[in-house]
Amino acid sequence: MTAPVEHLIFESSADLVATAAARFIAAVTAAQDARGVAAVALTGGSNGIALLRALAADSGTIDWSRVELYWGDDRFVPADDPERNCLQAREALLDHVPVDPARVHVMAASDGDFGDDIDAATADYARLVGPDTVFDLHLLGMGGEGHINSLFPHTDATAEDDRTVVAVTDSPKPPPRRITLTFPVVNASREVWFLVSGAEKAEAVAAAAQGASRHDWPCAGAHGTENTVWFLDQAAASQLS
Ligand SMILES: O=C(O)[C@H](O)[C@@H](O)[C@H](O)[C@H](O)COP(=O)(O)O
Repeated sequence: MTAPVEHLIFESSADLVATAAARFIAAVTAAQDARGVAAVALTGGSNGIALLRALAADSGTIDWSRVELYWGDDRFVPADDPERNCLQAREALLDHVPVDPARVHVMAASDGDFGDDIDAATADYARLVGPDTVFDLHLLGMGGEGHINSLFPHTDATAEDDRTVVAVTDSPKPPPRRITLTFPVVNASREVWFLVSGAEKAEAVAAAAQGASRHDWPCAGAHGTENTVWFLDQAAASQLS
């Protein structure tokens, strides 16, 4: 049986984020009730970070000490570069809630433990996120050309069917060097949620709904094993039939 795909359409990105935050609390709490610890892959992007800010203001029943946090991708730049997704997440949420630092799994920065060696940094994350990794929830932002994580159209990373984590050294969107999770691990997640707003995303949203090839529109290839939810504002949903 195919897992359901929901399209939730909101008047504004603020409404989208408020509902995603409420559902995040419910999903994480349910995962903790079922399995003790919830495993979540975070995303960057405006809505992804706004969601974290909303959770910093009110995270309901979440026991943050029992949440394992990972990232879907990050930029391979110095640790203090504001482009780092994990730095943005730290400022938006992690500095404000009692997470267990041992359960916050950032991707290495270009001045971190592996220095400028992106392959070693990637291999390190692959030891953590392997073929048996199952996230309870994988959050995704999306670019106008349909990229998710650092999986861009017609790239090797998007074609990857075996490795769970790969290095990207020629990202079409700067900065060029990134580390990203791939489809095998994204699609092993119980729930995959897209947080998408803006008219420039509408064509990609519609392509995914029509079952496009993931090589053309990477967003079309991401599905949870239990549920896939598209949180959309009206502009992003405007080309859905
Ligand atoms: O790695 C990147 O270059 C960006 O973080 C990118 O992947 C972002 O998440 C999406 O483009 C959605 O971003 P917005 O929600 O801000 O449009």
